[in-house]
Amino acid sequence: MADERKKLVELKGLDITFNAGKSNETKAVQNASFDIYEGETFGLVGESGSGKTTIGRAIMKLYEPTGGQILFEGEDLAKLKKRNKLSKFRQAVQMIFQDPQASLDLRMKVKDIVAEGIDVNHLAKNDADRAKQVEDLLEIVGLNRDHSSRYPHEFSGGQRQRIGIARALAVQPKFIIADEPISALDVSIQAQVVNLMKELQQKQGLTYLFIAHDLSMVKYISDRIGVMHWGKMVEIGLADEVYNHPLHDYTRSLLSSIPVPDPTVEEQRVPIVYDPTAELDGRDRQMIEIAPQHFVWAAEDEIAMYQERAREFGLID
Ligand SMILES: Nc1ncnc2c1ncn2[C@@H]1O[C@H](COP(=O)(O)OP(=O)(O)OP(=O)(O)O)[C@@H](O)[C@H]1O
Repeated sequence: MADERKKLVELKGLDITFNAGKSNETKAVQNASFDIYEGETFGLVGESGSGKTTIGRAIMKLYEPTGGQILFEGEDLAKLKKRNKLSKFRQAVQMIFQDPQASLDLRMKVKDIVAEGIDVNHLAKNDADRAKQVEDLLEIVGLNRDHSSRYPHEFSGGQRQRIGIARALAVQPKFIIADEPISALDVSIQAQVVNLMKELQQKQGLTYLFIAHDLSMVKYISDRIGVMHWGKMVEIGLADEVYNHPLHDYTRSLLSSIPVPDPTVEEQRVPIVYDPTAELDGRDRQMIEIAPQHFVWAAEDEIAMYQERAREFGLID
């Protein structure tokens, strides 16, 4: 059955190479293809340097693709050149960063930080309207209206991330790229910020790309998950399915490295070691749909092995 959900973002064979042709050439993203549907959260996981941030920044149109395409609402970003279209795009796509301390200008008052996008896009009728919009936004993210005249250093890490979220929401975006938005926060605060993001998504119909290295947190917020390794997508599927029934060895190794709180289970946990050199055998690999909506980066003669795994998990007959 054809998937009838609307695709907001489409990556089609995206390549991003830095310093092409030089001795320090880095193929940060290689042949990545996936769609992000309107209203969903797509979680992107992988270890440091796997290319997650590069994908996020490419979707923000901060990097030009070396190869392939990125479509936003069906339009090729590379062809988006007219000023009014570009500014509409820049409004529609916002980013939330890992370290709220580093991403907020500490010399600016909260109201001016939050209103940055309002000012750039001329979204306030006058000063009073601007102040009201800022206060409403602070309330929406769970802060106090009269926090607007304070400075970022007067807030905790979790509150600063809420300021970052208010700043992103100020321009009424459709799509938010959250790059490790909770990694710098205390564990006790992480769930609060994730819950706020979920609540905002429901109320405002937002679509998220949620980037993280911690698969267990990504699983909680995501509808679907893409796993990256060395610039390549190796597995894509529904969040629960990728988490509970990983098919690719790299995903299995990521999951088996997460400690289990139950000491008896933890004692028996055998971490799976992934041998990345297996990928360097020169064989042609593609994303193959092994089970419905569950794709694995596989060579022709590996398909049967993945199908067998999927069968053992009860994903296919
Ligand atoms: N502007 C750049 N110029 C050159 N190389 C870059 C640039 N940005 C990223 N890279 C390289 O591209 C690769 C992918 O980096 P990227 O930041 O996308 O990974 P990541 O998965 O987001 O890692 P992290 O979790 O550490 O942010 C890395 O080898 C990185 O060093």
